[in-house]
Amino acid sequence: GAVFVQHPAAVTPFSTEPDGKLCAGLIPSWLKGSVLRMGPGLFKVGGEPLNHLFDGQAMIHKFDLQNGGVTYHRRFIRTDAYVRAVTENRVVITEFGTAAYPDPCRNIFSRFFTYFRGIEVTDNCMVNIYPVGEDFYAVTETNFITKVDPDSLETLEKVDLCKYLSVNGVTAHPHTDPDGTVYNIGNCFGKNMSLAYNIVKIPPAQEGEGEPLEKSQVVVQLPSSERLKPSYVHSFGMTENHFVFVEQPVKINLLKFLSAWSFRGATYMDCFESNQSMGTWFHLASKDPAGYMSSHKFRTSAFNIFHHINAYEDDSFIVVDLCTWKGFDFVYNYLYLANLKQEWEEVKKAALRAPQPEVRRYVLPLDIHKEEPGKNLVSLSYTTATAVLHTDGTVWLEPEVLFSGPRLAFEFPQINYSRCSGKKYSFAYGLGLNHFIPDRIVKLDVQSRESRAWREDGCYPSEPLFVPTPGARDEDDGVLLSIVVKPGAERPAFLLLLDAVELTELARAEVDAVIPVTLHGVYRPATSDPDREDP
Ligand SMILES: CCCCCCCCCCCCCCCC(=O)OC/C=C(C)/C=C/C=C(C)/C=C/C1=C(C)CCCC1(C)C
Ligand SMILES: [Fe+2]
Repeated sequence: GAVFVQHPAAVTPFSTEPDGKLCAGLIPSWLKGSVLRMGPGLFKVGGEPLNHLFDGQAMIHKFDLQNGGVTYHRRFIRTDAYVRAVTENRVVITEFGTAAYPDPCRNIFSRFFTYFRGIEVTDNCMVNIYPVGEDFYAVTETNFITKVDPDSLETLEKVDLCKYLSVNGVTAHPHTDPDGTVYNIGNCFGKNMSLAYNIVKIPPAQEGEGEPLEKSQVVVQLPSSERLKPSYVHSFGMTENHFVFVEQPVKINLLKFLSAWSFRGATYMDCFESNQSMGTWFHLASKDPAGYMSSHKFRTSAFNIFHHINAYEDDSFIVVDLCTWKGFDFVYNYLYLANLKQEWEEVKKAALRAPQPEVRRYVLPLDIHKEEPGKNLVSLSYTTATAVLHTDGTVWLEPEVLFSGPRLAFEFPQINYSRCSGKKYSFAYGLGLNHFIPDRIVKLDVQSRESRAWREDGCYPSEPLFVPTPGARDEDDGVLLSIVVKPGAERPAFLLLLDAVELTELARAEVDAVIPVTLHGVYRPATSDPDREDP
């Protein structure tokens, strides 16, 4: 039967201040809209647990804010991966770290032919949700994206990007121009196994022009550092005039990928490996279709990169702020559920072995030709990041550290996107991961390097979404919205509203339901459209 949970969320008129006193909570009257978030929601199929944090079946969560009230709705997305798992009571489509379970009704020969037919790529869109024109898509990182109704949360359509674009998948973190143009990046395994990272562009919706996706095209092709081994890409940077792609030493071994699927028990996780010698490469390309692709070889030491915070141009430099994890060992190796669910002492031990997090600023000079080798080319007054031209023609980058704490990550970053994306900015907001456990919301001033945090005992927040106050003058004039889980509490989860200036609590809307982890999402302002049904 249908799994549709609708929880009226009681808005508690209380919030706890640091001194423990209770005070009235207040949801700003201008805050009318929905928080839409994605995450894994089903962690067991056919009695068997799923292995990895990214394996659970996609669940969409919605908090509607209106007239000071809040309601919570959620639903499983009817992906092929979900529908087939619940109908056949087994994992039918291999997930990130859990292999499909063989069909017990087939004999060994028909099983062989099933595998031989090829790869059945997952459509488990549990990572993010974003708008394209008027539509909303729930996504993972494969070629399948799923159109959903952001009001009813119904699943509308499975879309195969390969029908429109030459890509094997795209990231769950597109960029959007103010006119609605959407950009994204993905791996492309071309003919003869030639490899590239393709940057794609989806034009804004235009009346009578049909689906924006039908008009999408590849605008830039960036080469891969290694044949048969593209790097894993989770996000990219975009300034006013440039794309920034960071090629990390975490590689997808395509031969493993193509052969792994003929072996029982193989997963996407088995296709990754680390390149221990390449370090990390930065690529720059112009957004202008007639523009250039920088031929400079920007290099630095090895790190994992999942999330770009922001990138911008200043003078003749590109400033790139990143959430990094030092070293080439793949961070996803540490995100198996069995490890994350261990006792705290064990979780801590595992985090000691894993790459260490650091927020870093890299600065790439655009004018390089006339400079002498050995000299720092970065002349921006406010950063200690350096770029030095070596005699072999490479430009070696050293970062400035913007935030660092022992096993404390500033991750799942957000900014005042509509105002600051691609521009010089001051504030980043993020989820604080303490030995991989999300236990605080952090605001980072990337200019002063100061940070402050919201924390509460027994509370585990998620990525904080920034919503600006209408007509705001200051960059941080707005609120942060985060789903917080509080295991064991009478109401075990709440939507938290923080003042983005001070990171103080404005209000919380508690729900009497256990809410599983969510990864990414968007705030969708209410439209004045009279046809839009009120929740
Ligand atoms: C919010 C609570 C977090 C709890 C702890 C988290 C700690 C995390 C620290 C690391 C930083 C965070 C990174 C998060 C990234 C994320 O959300 O990742 C989800 C990514 C997924 C599900 C990727 C799926 C990719 C697939 C299925 C790719 C498939 C492919 C290949 C591997 C090669 C061939 C092409 C193809 C089919 C696209
Ligand atoms: Fe992400």
